Amino acid sequence: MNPNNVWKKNREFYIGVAGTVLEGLFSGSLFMLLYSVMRFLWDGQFDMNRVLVLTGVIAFIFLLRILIYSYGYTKAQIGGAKVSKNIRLFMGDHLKRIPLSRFTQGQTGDYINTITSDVNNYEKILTHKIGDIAKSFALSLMLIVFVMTIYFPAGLILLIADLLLIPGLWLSFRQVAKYGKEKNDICAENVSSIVEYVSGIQTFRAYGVGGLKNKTVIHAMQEFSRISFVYEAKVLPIGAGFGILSWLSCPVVIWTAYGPWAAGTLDTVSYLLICMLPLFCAKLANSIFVDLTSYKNLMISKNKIMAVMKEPEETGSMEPLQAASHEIVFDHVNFSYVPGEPVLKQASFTVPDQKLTAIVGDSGSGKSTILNLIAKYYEVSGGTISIGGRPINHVAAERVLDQISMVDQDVFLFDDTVRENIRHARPDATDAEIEVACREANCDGFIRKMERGYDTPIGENGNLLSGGERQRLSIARAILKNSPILLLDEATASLDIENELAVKQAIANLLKEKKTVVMIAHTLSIVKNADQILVVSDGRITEAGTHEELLAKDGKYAAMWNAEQQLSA
Ligand SMILES: Nc1ncnc2c1ncn2[C@@H]1O[C@H](COP(=O)(O)OP(=O)(O)OP(=O)(O)O)[C@@H](O)[C@H]1O
Repeated sequence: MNPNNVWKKNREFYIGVAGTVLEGLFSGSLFMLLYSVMRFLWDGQFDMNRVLVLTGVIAFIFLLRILIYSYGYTKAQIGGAKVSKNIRLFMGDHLKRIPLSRFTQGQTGDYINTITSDVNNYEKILTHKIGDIAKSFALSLMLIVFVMTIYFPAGLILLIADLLLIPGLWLSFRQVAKYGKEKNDICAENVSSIVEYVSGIQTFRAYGVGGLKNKTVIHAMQEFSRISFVYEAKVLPIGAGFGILSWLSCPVVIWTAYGPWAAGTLDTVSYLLICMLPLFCAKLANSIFVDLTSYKNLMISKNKIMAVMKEPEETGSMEPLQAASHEIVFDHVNFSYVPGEPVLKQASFTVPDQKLTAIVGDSGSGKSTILNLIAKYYEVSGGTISIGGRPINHVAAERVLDQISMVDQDVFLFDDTVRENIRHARPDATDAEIEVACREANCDGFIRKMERGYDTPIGENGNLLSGGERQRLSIARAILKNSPILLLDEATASLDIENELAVKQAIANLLKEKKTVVMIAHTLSIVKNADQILVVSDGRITEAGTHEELLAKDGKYAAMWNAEQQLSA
């Protein structure tokens, strides 16, 4: 979808605005009615017939206003909701293509805030603000012209009072641009800290830092209330100043029109009315001031949405990655998450097609980073990664991931049934295929023991399951996907013996099929039979070979092996 089309206002929106304006003009016409009543009264021509006609007209206008208002309001809501739906759909699609590195640079809160609160704000502009502003402007203009037809100088004073909106809004817009933007940024930080707090609630509680003791959340909240106060404190005096000046139009009109009334050139009824109308006009001008200031503030949200929409997407061909083999080659690959802090340094190695390559090394040496780069979660900073001889920097991440199944330590599960969670790996899989994959992954047993078997909901991020069960579901997904490349972060260390055995058996079943496997091993006994073992040390591949070759080398791998043997002895 073209981003420009996303903002396109629809028919419902225009009907909504037209309805609001029309309803406003009908409410203004009551002043004209009042004027003629006063005139009839003054001239002694007010009788029962006129009372009946008048009440009939008032009732009719009232009914018309209600009908127009309800119709316009409903249309505006529908129109606004349609636009915000399009924006959200576009953003959802766009976020899918934004490089993952952006999500790790503290942007998550910003994205959540933009897709929820900023889009809501923009919807508010469409459903309320534009209509209200147009209505107030149209009504003001109508009343000013009406007053001008009665006594021109009085209308001119009201017009000048309205023109004071220009400097008033200029001043308030400057403050909104400065503090409104800061307020919106702090709001995004607030969202980040709240998301972190809610997702980590278990850990926070375990360490007694929940509730009031969570400094990050408290700080974010305090910052938000501070900026909200500053924002109001900066904008309010300008609004108050404008309010005083616009209300001054009332005595000025009364004084100005007094002369002609005293001289008899302005009749009493007209004088009375033009003494009353400035009150209403000043109220309208103040509404315009408040609404336009809040419109400007809400437009910050539109700018934020546009900024996210403009964020560059991952490049690369969407053509399927058709490779004869699935040999993976790292050729002098450099990579850093944070500029200036290299994680992989000139890493070069080959993962042979349909063979098992294990990666071992110290914690933080860059093992998971290698898997992340093969899956194209991140772009390399230098060098090339190729699959089957094809450099993946020219291939879209989605197409690379088509070739890959990943089983890692952080299993993400959706708040859905067991069956649908597994089906994510291959949406067109039949129920029977899902069950076969689960049997292979050693999870059929525990699934069938659940209350509704495969149709049991597993809660948000699968929190109704144990760590080992989650791991096995993720292995079932990999088996179901049956892709030619398998990336595996072996993580059985935190599991109890029973779960560890079940997961190891599931992994063994997963490895039965001939695939190109890259496996991070935290215990060396599991990699003994690998076709190749890579030792990573401080972002470099320092050793490569089979178990026997590396033992013969008597280097880091041999030292790690000996240490593990002593521990298990
Ligand atoms: N998203 C990230 N942003 C910034 N730095 C990161 C990120 N992920 C990892 N790092 C850093 O990159 C380095 C390598 O991390 P990586 O996860 O690849 O190590 P590892 O060898 O897999 O460690 P472990 O065995 O403990 O899982 C570490 O210093 C880590 O702090």
